[in-house]
Amino acid sequence: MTPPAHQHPALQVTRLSAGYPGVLALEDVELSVEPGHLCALLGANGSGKSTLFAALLGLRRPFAGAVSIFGQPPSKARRHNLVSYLPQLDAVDHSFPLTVGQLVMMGRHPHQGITRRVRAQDRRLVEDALEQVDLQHLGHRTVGELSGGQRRRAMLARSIAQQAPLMLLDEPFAGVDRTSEELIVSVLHTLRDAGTSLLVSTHHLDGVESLADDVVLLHRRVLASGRPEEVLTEEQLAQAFGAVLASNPEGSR
Ligand SMILES: Nc1ncnc2c1ncn2[C@@H]1O[C@H](COP(=O)(O)OP(=O)(O)OP(=O)(O)O)[C@@H](O)[C@H]1O
Repeated sequence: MTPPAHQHPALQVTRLSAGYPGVLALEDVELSVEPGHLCALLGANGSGKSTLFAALLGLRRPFAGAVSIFGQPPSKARRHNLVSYLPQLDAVDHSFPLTVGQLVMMGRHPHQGITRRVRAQDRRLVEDALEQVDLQHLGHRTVGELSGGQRRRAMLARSIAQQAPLMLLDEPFAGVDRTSEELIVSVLHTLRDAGTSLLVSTHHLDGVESLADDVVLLHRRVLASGRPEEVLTEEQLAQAFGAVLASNPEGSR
């Protein structure tokens, strides 16, 4: 389904509180991602980034507040393939004997209906996605045979093949080497420049300015949001990262 152009933000989160029994992981979170923008969600470990993604996808019911994806609630947005999701590294079991090509084809499932009939277009889009992440030569390998950076790129290719207009990426740079990181940044910029909206979580500080159009600084609440140069001030980063930053001023890579 093509999103209605410019009628709604790609993502709008309003006064969202969420968490677990006895844990308020997110409190009164407000954020939006404009169509065609790449927004970085920046926060230390435990700041609530993964909980936010779960709430955005409708996988964790909020205590309060609302999520809207191109004007739709999360469950409807997922049904209409308006949103894709790259989970955190440790949320994925790579011991399953799946080839890279099969993994990326999973991105096409929302387009294939219950019969999962693979059409020529699906194969072409899987090949395109593999090429974008420079894995076109590894489609027949099993995912378990890949390096950490290659696995992350294969997962990204799955999201790309899904062709959703909003992409949620939870720590796409975790566990990747510098070469894979540069490639992933370049792929994300190409997607953004083609009109895709992206929310990308990271706890890496360096490089955020050149990665993102907008930054949201999260620490249970939104501490700051806006253009990178407005948000990435020493004072605000100290609030979000506290001790981590003081002990490693170059960031937490
Ligand atoms: N299943 C759970 N049950 C109880 N508390 C949880 C659960 N998952 C996360 N939390 C708590 O919720 C808070 C936010 O965690 P969350 O995983 O969303 O943060 P994060 O920014 O994604 O961190 P990380 O990058 O380390 O995963 C933390 O205090 C965490 O301990």
